[in-house]
Amino acid sequence: MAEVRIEGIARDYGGTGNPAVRDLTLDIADGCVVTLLGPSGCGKTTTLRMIAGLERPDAGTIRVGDKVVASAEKGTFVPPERRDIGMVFQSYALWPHLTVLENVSYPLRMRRVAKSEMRQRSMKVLEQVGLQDKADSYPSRLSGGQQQRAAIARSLVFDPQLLLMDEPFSNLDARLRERMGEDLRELHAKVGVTTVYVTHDQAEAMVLSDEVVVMHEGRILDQGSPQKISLQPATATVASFLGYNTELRGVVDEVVSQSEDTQVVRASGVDWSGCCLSAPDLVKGDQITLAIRTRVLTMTDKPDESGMSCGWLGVVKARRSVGDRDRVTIACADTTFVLEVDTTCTECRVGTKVNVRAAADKVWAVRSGSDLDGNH
Ligand SMILES: Nc1ncnc2c1ncn2[C@@H]1O[C@H](COP(=O)(O)OP(=O)(O)OP(=O)(O)O)[C@@H](O)[C@H]1O
Repeated sequence: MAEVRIEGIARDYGGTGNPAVRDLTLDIADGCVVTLLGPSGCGKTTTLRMIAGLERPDAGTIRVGDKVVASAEKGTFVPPERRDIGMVFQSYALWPHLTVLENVSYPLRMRRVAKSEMRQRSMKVLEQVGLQDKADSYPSRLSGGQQQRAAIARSLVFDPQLLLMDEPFSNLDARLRERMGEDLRELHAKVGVTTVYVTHDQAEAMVLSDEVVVMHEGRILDQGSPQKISLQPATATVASFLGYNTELRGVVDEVVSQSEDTQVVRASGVDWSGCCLSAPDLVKGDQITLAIRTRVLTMTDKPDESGMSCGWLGVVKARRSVGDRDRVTIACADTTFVLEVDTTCTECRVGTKVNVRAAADKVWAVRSGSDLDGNH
């Protein structure tokens, strides 16, 4: 196992001036699962390939444990086969003419490990991924999930100091993907290998990771525990990628209360005022973008007695049945919210004026324009 330290790496394929990865700095603690999360093309795979040694950084340094494996400035470059790194990709890449056991043993054979030890270590790791019964089967006899387990076993059999995984479950159906994610977490608890995982699927990232790193256009925009990333995204781009509504803008009128990593502020916008919501370290006059998860909103006629909520007056624009619930589209201030309601909801008729509200601790605001800060 090893920690990984990445300092200021960049990669510009073909020197276009529009790098796939730019000035990226990241520390990965020993024994952690860190996920690079972001939309297609944001530079996740390029980052992983640079750690693996499949791509040379144009700038910066990568350390695995206490060894510098790449330094553009010093001209250091350790080839992949000498980095002691296990890799699992989307395609299972098993040899079709070898049995599962032979596939899994392959890295040990390359390292000239004695036959009896090779078998014992391969069987142990096959057991860890739950494939001991398939040792003598050929890959074509295995399901997609089983093939990927065999690929994971092969990547772990030589006790690598680091495991890299690039969308390993994206060829599997959604249900199986979820189970594989949970199984991987369990496997990690047994094996403990430092793991860097790449995905564009936020649910997968949240289940698997000790830490999530959100990338956008080759940079890191946010970094933290799954809980921190989901509840307190650092920028509007991160919030929008995570499925928040980020269309309402406003300004901080007053800081109401403060605690360690969050505060409650009163804010207003063009068509709304007096909203209390949670925010990071902001002061009066700061421009903000609201990050709202529609599921925290409710419709209500009652006045807000606590004064500690935020809400907007809206009009029901559309209503549509989605099985046992109805979906209503409500135009509020500068945005529309789509809420799911009970089919019996009487105030949800098209044209009705409604109040949409959430408690102050359920709505998060970020400083407008914070995406321009880039890596932080
Ligand atoms: N070998 C290459 N040559 C030229 N450009 C490349 C190469 N590989 C990736 N790119 C470009 O670099 C950018 C980042 O790609 P990368 O594959 O790292 O992103 P990603 O976040 O992993 O995306 P995806 O989830 O689609 O794999 C993209 O614009 C891509 O087109």
